[in-house]
Amino acid sequence: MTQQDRDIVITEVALRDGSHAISHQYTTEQVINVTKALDEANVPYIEVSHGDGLAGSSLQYGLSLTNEMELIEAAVSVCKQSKIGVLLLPGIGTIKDLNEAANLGVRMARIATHVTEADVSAQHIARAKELGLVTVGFLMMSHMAPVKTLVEQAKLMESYGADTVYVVDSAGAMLPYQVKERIQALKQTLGINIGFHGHNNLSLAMANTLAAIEEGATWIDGSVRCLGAGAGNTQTEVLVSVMDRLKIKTGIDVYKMMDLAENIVAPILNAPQEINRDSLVLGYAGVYSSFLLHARRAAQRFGLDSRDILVELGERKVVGGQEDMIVDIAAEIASKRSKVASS
Ligand SMILES: C[C@H](O)CC(=O)C(=O)O
Ligand SMILES: [Mn+2]
Repeated sequence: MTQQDRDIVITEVALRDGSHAISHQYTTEQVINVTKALDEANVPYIEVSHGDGLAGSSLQYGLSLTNEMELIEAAVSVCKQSKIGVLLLPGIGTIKDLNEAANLGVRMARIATHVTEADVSAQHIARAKELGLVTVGFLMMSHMAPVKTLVEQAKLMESYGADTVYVVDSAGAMLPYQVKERIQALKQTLGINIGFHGHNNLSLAMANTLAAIEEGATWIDGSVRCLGAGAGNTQTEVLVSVMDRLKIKTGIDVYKMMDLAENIVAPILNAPQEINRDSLVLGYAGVYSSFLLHARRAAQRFGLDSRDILVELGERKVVGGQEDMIVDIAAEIASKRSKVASS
């Protein structure tokens, strides 16, 4: 099946975004089993990296159980038709990491920046193009910028050579009308593909994805069994089912996706992916979904309610990469409270 036989191109992100939800503890065996099944289901792109992208394994973001290059190599080795992609956040990952991933047979690079910082992606996008990779610009926390700014930043990524630019609802905070106005504006201005990546914290990932597709987005992310940060992403097997009902061709075998979700991915989860009070607050307060487990750990350490930390993170407009602020804020809240208690 060629790309022309698909109306939308789905990238499966459970082996990257889902890494946040399992504290980056993927084993090579899990990655092989999931990748093989995704390949058999004919998923076009599968993203494999640390949750925070290449070289994310660190005390700040969370140490990976397995070196991501080993996971990438294993995933590439079992693909007959799917292509493996990687995520790279400039400053966390470097050109060297991109080169290494490309040498292992990766076919797509997604270069992610905060929605107002696209200019830091220029050399990574240029290098990905030189390496012959499908190259994607990934504008995180898209809800934080007005439409005009988002368009300007997306244009920068297009000018650097990106084949596709994504609206990324990292916080799962966007409402369908906001998705629509953003995709509409990008469609009117850019000459490249538009993508959408949602999170389900407000139970709107599917509605937002449909809104994006209605406005012309053709590159869409999903995570099987919702295995992504926060409450997870648009659930891939559900997305494929909905697309089948709408007669929008994904090229993906829906029964194979359902079986993979049930038999291979569900056992990987520590707990079912659901919207609980913490993940709901991510969407409600507009907080980066990857902060969830960090905030829970900080809450436990300082004897706080994690929602108080998350709300404060949202008020201070803390963005991806500023994970150190989570502990700072928790310590500050705890210290203020102990002062009040002892006065
Ligand atoms: C590094 C983040 O997890 C990227 C992402 O998937 C998002 O912003 O959402
Ligand atoms: Mn995400």
